[in-house]
Amino acid sequence: MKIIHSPRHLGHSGHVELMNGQVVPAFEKPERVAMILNAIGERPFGTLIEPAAHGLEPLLKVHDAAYVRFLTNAWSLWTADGRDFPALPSFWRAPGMRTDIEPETIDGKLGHFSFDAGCCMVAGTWDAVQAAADIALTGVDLVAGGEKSAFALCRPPGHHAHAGTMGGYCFINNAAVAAQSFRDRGAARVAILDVDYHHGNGTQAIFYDRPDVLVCNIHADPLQEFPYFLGYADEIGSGAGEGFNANFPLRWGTDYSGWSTALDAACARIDAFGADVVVVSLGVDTYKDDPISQFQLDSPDYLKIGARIAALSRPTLFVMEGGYAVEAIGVNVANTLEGFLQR
Ligand SMILES: NCCCCCC(=O)NO
Ligand SMILES: [Zn+2]
Repeated sequence: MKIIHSPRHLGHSGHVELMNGQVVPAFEKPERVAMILNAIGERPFGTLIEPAAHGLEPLLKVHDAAYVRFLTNAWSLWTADGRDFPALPSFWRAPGMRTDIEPETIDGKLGHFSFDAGCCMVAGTWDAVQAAADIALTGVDLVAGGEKSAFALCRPPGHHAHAGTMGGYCFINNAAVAAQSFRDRGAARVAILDVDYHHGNGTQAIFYDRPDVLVCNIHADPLQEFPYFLGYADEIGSGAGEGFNANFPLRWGTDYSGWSTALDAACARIDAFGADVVVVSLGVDTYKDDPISQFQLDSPDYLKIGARIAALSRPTLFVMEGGYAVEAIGVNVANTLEGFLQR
C-alpha cells in the first residue's frame, strides 16, 4: 500500500482552538503525523510517496469559489489588520441573518465562512491545506490507476468542511474532493464510509442531494456530541439523493461490539449500492483514550475494522481524519491498514 504524505503539514502549527470556553493549544497537532509515520514504518506494508500538485480545479468541483478565495488570502487579511497571532473567528450568524452577503472585513469573513472556533489559521495553514488535498488526489490517481488501495495521510483533516464553510479543524474536504475526482475519472458510484468519532457533516452536506455518492457515517450521537446540529438517523438524503445518505449515531460509551454492528450495517449499504470505489474517512478518535471523544474502542479493534472494510472487496482510498491520542494514533492507524491488507 502506498502512503501519501507531505511535510508541508508542518506549516499548520502553533494554532489554537476554543474548547470548553478556553483558548487552548489545538488538539489537531503536527505530532499526529510523525506518530503515524513511525508506526507504519514498523510494519511491512507501507511505501511512502509525496503528493503530485493538482491545482485548485479539483477543489472548485466541491467547494465554492468565494470560499476557496477566502482560504487563500485570509491570513494576509488577518495580518494586514496588525494581528500577528493565530486567526480565529469570533462572530457567527443566527438563523434569519443574511447568508447572501460576504462582509468586507476579516472578522466578518471569518464568521461568514466558518461554523465554529475550531478552524484556526496561521501563516502556513493554506499551504498545508492545499498539500492535504493534493495528498488525497494523489491517492485517487493511484487507485483510479489500478492500485487496490492507498492511504492519504492528510493533515489538516476535512470531513467537517462544507462547500463554503470551515469548522472542526477542517478547511478543504479532502474525502469529498477525492470522491468527486473518482467520479470525474469514471467511477459511476462512489461510497464514502466515515468511521471518525464525529459526524462528517461537511461530507454529508456536499453530497446530500446526489445519488452517485453514498455517504455512510458512524459517529457519536449529535444529541450529545459535536457537530450537534447534523448527523441524525433521519437524515437520508434529499431529492435525487434520497436514500443515499445513512447516519449511524451511537451513544457515548459505545464499545467495539456496538460500534461494529453499525459498521456491518454501513457495509451492507455500500454492498447494496454497488460502489465502484470506497473512500474511507479514517478517524481513530473512536479510541478509548482519545482526549476529546467518548467511545471505547481499543487498538486491536482497528485490525478488525480494516478487515471488515477489506471484505467489501472494492478499491479503497483511506483519507486521514481525526484522532488525538497522540501516543496511540500511530498504532491504531497502522492496525487499520494492516487489518485491511491482511484479509
Ligand atoms: N472542537 C470541537 C470538536 C472538533 C472535532 C474534530 C474532529 O475530530 N472531527 O472529526
Ligand atoms: Zn473526529
